[in-house]
Amino acid sequence: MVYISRKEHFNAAHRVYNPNWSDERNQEVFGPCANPYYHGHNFELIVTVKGKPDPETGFVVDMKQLGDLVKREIVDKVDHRNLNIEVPFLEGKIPTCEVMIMEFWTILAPQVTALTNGRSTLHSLRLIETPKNFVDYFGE
Ligand SMILES: Nc1nc2c(c(=O)[nH]1)N=C([C@H](O)[C@H](O)COP(=O)(O)OP(=O)(O)OP(=O)(O)O)CN2
Repeated sequence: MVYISRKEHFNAAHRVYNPNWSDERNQEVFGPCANPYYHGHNFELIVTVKGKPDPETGFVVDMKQLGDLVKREIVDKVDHRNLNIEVPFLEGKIPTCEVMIMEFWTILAPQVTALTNGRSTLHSLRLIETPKNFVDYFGE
């Protein structure tokens, strides 16, 4: 089994807060991330696909096609957006890295399988929010 990865990039704004809580409680739990005027990040998304290379192409998945898929399905929908307001698949959710990466998985996993005609599958996602903070998700 070979694991190959593609990295894509997007900028987005968000506010991490629970609308059911008071401002004081949000400030206590989320600190500056709950700033009512939002804040932004330069996110990086690393998509890892696993499979056996196709004997006719030597590809687990065409990285260019994988990049195009991630751009079309994720980046185009979140880049330069307000994640609390403008992204339908995050509506009503707190846009933490954990919540975002799980939504990304739901969108990407079936499409990666389709892209490779079932030869390869999505193995993991890594979402990097700041130079210090990142999350991994393996779909379970
Ligand atoms: N479990 C989570 N914790 C936090 C998340 C998150 O998505 N999941 N998000 C944030 C903030 O949105 C953002 O990441 C800022 O984090 P913070 O650690 O404060 O910023 P830095 O990485 O720049 O670290 P400094 O300590 O400020 O240098 C917070 N928590």
